[in-house]
Amino acid sequence: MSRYPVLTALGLEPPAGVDVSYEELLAEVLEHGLHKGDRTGTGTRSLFARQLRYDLSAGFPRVTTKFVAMKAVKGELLWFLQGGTNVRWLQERGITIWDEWAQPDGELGPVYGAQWRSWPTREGGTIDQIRELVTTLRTDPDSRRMVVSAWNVADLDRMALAPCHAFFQCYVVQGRLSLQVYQRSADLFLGVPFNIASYALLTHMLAQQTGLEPGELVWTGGDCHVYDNHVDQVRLQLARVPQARPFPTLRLRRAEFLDAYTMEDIDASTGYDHHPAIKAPVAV
Ligand SMILES: Nc1nc(=O)c2c([nH]1)NC[C@@H]1CN(c3ccc(C(=O)N[C@@H](CCC(=O)O)C(=O)O)cc3)CN21
Ligand SMILES: O=c1ccn([C@H]2C[C@H](O)[C@@H](COP(=O)(O)O)O2)c(=O)[nH]1
Repeated sequence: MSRYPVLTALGLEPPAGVDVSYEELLAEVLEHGLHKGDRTGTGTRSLFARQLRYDLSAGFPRVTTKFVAMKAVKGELLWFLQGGTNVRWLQERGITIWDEWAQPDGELGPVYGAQWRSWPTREGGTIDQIRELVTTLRTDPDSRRMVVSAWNVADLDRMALAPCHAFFQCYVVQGRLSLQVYQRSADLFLGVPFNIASYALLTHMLAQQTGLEPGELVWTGGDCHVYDNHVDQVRLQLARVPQARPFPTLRLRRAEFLDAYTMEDIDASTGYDHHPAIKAPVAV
């Protein structure tokens, strides 16, 4: 059987050696997803529990069937890693992807950055999950407890949006660092290309900080949906699969710690041979 059965059934065969597993999932949800209402009132086609896997030594998974705005991906990840929860920092860098959810003062509440770097304890202190993760990767890489969670149940009602990529785990074997992320809710057209690139970049950074080689990125999605007002855009993107191109490579300049990387340290443009951007409205 083809590696891409849904695309194949649609007559959309990719060139040999080109990874279109993301596009296969888009096609599967478009063709076989069930109609489901959602919080935003937009309406979706949806399937539950799917997985994508990327060998990070084979290229950087920046989708090529449309332009993926790496500036926003980089900025958002650096903002998380620095503990940011206010959109002003992003806006100062020309990134607007979180604007719709912010308070007038720019605040989003205790979202990813707060939970990753300063998860509140019962005693009034905080836990730096990222610092602890790097320490464990260096000192006890066989550990099966290398988990970072943004899903702080007690804080959910103070967050502008409950975490979508709620939880990730690292795994080391034979000097290679792999990472699996659990995304409970996945906007396949707008959010997921960002999320895949973001966690691929995080895996590369963690590997660089700990002297490991990047292994595999495993993306696990819960409610995997295509919004009803993204269907035309998805059809346009899938029509490009027969001309899909290989992934680019990442260049990453080393920084002192995960929160010290700058935008200029990260470049995923080498060999990024992509199709044009496709605009779509974001469901708020
Ligand atoms: N419905 C929904 N989908 C999401 O993906 C999402 C949310 N809400 N809420 C929180 C964040 C914000 N995210 C977003 C928001 C907007 C874009 C977006 O509009 N992307 C455009 C261009 C972005 C740019 O150039 O800066 C794209 O074409 O990818 C992407 C991710 C991801 N998340
Ligand atoms: O990084 C992200 C953040 C958000 N999303 C999407 C997934 C859903 O379409 C919405 C969130 O709505 P909920 O009702 O809270 O599930 O945002 C994403 O794909 N990636």
